[in-house]
Amino acid sequence: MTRWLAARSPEASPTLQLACRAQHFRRWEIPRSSYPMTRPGYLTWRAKLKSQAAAQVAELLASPAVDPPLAAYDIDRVAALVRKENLRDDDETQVLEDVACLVFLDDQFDAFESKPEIDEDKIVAILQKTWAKMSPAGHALALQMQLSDRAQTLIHKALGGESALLGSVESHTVMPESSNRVASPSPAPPPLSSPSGPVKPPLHTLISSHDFAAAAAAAFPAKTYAFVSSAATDCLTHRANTTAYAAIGLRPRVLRDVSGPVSLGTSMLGRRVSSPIFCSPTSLGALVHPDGERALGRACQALGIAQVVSTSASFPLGDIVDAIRSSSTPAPAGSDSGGDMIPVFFQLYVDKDRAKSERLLVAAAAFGCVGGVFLTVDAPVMGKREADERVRADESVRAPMAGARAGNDGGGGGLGRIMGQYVDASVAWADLAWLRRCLPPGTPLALKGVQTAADAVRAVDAGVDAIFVSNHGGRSLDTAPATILVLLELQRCCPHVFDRVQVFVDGGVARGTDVFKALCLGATAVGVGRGALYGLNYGEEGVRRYIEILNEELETTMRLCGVTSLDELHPGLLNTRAVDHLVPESAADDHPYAKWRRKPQGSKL
Ligand SMILES: Cc1cc2nc3c(=O)[nH]c(=O)nc-3n(C[C@H](O)[C@H](O)[C@H](O)COP(=O)(O)O)c2cc1C
Repeated sequence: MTRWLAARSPEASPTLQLACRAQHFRRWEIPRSSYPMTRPGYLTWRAKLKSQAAAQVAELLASPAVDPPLAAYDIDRVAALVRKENLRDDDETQVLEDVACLVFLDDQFDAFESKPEIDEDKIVAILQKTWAKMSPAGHALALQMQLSDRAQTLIHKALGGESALLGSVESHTVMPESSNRVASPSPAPPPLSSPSGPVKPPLHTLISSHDFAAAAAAAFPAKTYAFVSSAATDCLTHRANTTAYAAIGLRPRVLRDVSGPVSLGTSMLGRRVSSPIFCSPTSLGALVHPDGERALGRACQALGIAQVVSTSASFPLGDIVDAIRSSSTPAPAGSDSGGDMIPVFFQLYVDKDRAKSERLLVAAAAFGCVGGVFLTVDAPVMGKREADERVRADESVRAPMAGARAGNDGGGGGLGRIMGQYVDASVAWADLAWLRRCLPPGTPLALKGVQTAADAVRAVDAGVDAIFVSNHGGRSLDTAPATILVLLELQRCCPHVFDRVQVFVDGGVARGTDVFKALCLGATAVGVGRGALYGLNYGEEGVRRYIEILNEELETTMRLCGVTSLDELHPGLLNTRAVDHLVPESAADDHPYAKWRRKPQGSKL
């Protein structure tokens, strides 16, 4: 169960992990024979198993032997998952069901189907029911399993005529055993089908960012999904980015005539854009779609929103700019582009060979459409992303501007770690002067990855034009603060920053309400990283739909909060009490009460 859970949901929450392991808790206490061997008897037996396991597990988790104790709501959550409540509407319950079905197919199916009392019709019916309970992501994993010939035949029979259910068998295997060992890739699995494309629901059926994430989980090749979805070590910051948004409440105002149009237009570093949502820089876009950042660029252009192009993009900046320029779709009115191209921003990782970075910046300036440079400061070395390490990399993958290539070594196949080796970890505050000299005068400079009030103040004093609050989507340093909490820290400890520079933020933004909350706390614009890549799963059109959904949700949130203009947003529209205790009270570089300092080496203490 644990291995299949890691394959199905590498970032499963602790409660889901517990529920997964506890699912069949003391199952032997209620043998199947204690209920009639009929369908009603079977269903009653199964219901009894679930409720008994949930009750026993909850009792065990609440016992004083569990130290530190678990919160009551976590215990309730584990019990609800074990009871498989809300299978269709609760993503985590669905993951649990998928894992149970995958274990059945992988580990128990052959023995089960060879029992004399189980005839072929019966096993085919069981397979059909199993399949119906699984999500598209579960189907994708099942279709990539290495199954016995007999199992394959029966599955073909069970799914016969339902070709829409049969997904692609990618040229990789995602057996969880093999995913733990990079050095020995498993052979390609035998094809169960001859599909025409990956398992993907039609674009028009996706109506939320979560739908896009689920479609990506089902359709991306294992390595792509591991790379895009992964975060550092225990993924706590990655999750906190999202949960901190959820913990902040809204304080809607009513009877304010919100019938008029809502304008989302704003400006980023002096350039008009049609929405405060933009695409954060993400590397290796071609893993997701052959047109990678070029398709992203065309989508952003058509939407009138900003795209930040990564140094580690799959295409040189010139290719991306060409793709945008040759795109026929004019930028929308709200962007005030006057028919010109919306500027792209260039994200810089400083190369250990500084001359290479200098050449890149000169080339970027020569395109005449780069609206500013975002220096990434939260990844002097790459974070430890275990899901990415565990899946072998295709060594033909390249990042042309960085001159980086994928590889596999004793540590794994992590694309971030291996391809990020060109990044110069020696970059320090003093280097901002060097960077300024490399840029044409007047080019706006933003620092991406600011995570404390102390560094925000320092950045403003150093003369940057914008601060980008980011923790790399939780991919760098695990347990670093959720980004929306950093915005609160800035508001509490150095509010003057918001009057001096623009503040951008990203990390965990999945809903219009998240964007709204960040804007209320002083952000000028809000970036999406993984989300844009989940949209890119459907090419340019998918990115457009993804951003349009967020825009629509933001507009609805605004109206329901009684405002129709971004200028009307302010912190009073939020209730942050549930997280206020997590927000530092001072920008000082010390601890509020622990004043102890380590003694010099050699001292006895
Ligand atoms: C696949 C992937 C690649 C990324 N590559 C870069 C990069 O090259 N440069 C950079 O500054 N940030 C990079 N990031 C971080 C994003 O810019 C952004 O900060 C983060 O994804 C925001 O979190 P979210 O994914 O929850 O929206 C990357 C993120 C992802 C998911």
